[in-house]
Amino acid sequence: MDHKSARAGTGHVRATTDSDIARPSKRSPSSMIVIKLGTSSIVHEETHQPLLSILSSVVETVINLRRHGHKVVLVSSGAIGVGLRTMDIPQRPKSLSKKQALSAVGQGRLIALWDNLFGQFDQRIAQILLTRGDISDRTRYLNAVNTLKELLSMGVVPIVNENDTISVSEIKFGDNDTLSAITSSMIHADYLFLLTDVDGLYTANPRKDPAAKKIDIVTSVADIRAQVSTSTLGSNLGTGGMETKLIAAEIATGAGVTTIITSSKMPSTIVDIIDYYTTLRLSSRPSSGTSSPAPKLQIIDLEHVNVSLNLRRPPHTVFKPSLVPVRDLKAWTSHTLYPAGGVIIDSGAHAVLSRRESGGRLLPVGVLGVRGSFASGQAVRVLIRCLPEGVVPEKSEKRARSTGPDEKTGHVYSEVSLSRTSSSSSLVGDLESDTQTIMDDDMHVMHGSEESDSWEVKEVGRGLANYNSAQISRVKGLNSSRIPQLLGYADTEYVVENITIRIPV
Ligand SMILES: Nc1ncnc2c1ncn2[C@@H]1O[C@H](COP(=O)(O)OP(=O)(O)O)[C@@H](O)[C@H]1O
Ligand SMILES: N[C@@H](CCC(=O)OP(=O)(O)O)C(=O)O
Repeated sequence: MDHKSARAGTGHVRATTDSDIARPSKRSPSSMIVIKLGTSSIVHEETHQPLLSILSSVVETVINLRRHGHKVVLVSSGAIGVGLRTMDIPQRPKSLSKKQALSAVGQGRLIALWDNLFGQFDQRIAQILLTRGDISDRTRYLNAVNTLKELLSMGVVPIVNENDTISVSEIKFGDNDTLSAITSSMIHADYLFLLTDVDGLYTANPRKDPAAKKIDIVTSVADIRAQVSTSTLGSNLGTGGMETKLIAAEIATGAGVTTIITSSKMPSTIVDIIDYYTTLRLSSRPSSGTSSPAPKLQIIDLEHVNVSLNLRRPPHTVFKPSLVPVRDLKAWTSHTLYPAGGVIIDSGAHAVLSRRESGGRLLPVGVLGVRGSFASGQAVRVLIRCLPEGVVPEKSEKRARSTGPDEKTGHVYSEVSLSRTSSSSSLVGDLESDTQTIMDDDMHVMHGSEESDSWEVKEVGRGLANYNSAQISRVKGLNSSRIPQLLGYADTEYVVENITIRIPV
């Protein structure tokens, strides 16, 4: 589609315009739309009875969108919720095996319900149950993409859920917000709609704080985090509350998908929102016969455009998609794969990798150390060192590196000492200890192990390793010309490729 190639762009940065919002019907006849429906919109919070009016309206909306030429994928939660009612269990259980069993009971009924409702319109559906493990292998991932695309081209509505019954922590998405974001990235969707029981992102949980204000437009998920509170959960049945929706928005907008949070109470709002952005975009185009370019409107000025047009703004929060989307292999590496270990880079490498022209490739000279063990081809975290609060280095990173890596022990930092500004206790930061077990997927700041408060490392991105952990450890800090000599071969001069830096310098 023309707007997609424009967004992929030539690499130069331009002002954000309303055209950065995905373009539906009028200009691009077929938009790719992913709609995610949370448990709170599928079953009643207390009785667990299916919310038939919402489900029917979602079906009518999907049928309507399809009539207008759009392609739609539904990500439907609710298996556990439906299972609770089927088995007459009052509370969502805590134990994993019970939740898995309930999901197995509920998923069949849930998909039967969707099939029944869509069947009223002779609309065919397909059930797709995924785990992160299923798509961690590149070939299986591409198969899943192909199947989704094939179903869409056959006019089928795929209905996706996590395969809870076999999901354990290492292979699970954990919540359907993340799954819907990865799904929308897989199929290069134009829109991701996160339908829930509130009509957008608020400054705080509106269930708890009546003074909370709705946020209409988010241009940076990272920035908005500092301005909102998402720490409290919503319904008894939902997973993750607003926090997982922000994570999903970050993944999806990074892949170029306009992400919208809105209420499931009136699913037809989806059509209103698409029309709203279509009209805003069209209104900013030059009138025919004019040679002047379209005005470069900041997204923040959208409401001003709307003031002159006098359009009703349907209630929602929109997250602006990235101007330079991360897609395909890089998106897969960053969000889909479970990282097997980590590579610690120096500040120079971090600065270079933060620039797009770097191509996302890391030379061994920028590597300070390795965490965990991984094989060539596996996904790794890209980590930077950071000092715990109140600790200052006695020697600089440069000095430490000038000691060179000890090829026997692999310890680079054995001579670096740290001291606390508040106390004189000297701590030895040994980044290479085999005893470090820090790879908890949910932790973004990790501690060294020998002295739990000596060094911290922080994840700034992810990439694919070209060599295994032991090999990278051997060549770290060195010029890539040393690779053949030290490893006996050199497939490539880069130790990690396809790096996406999520936290730039
Ligand atoms: N800052 C916030 N803005 C809006 N909702 C919030 C916020 N913080 C927490 N929430 C809660 O998040 C809930 C939606 O998440 P969740 O219950 O997981 O829904 P779903 O089942 O639809 O995924 C809302 O009901 C609301 O109570
Ligand atoms: N896969 C689970 C839903 C997990 C989930 O993320 O739920 P929700 O936060 O309600 O979207 C189920 O079908 O019950």
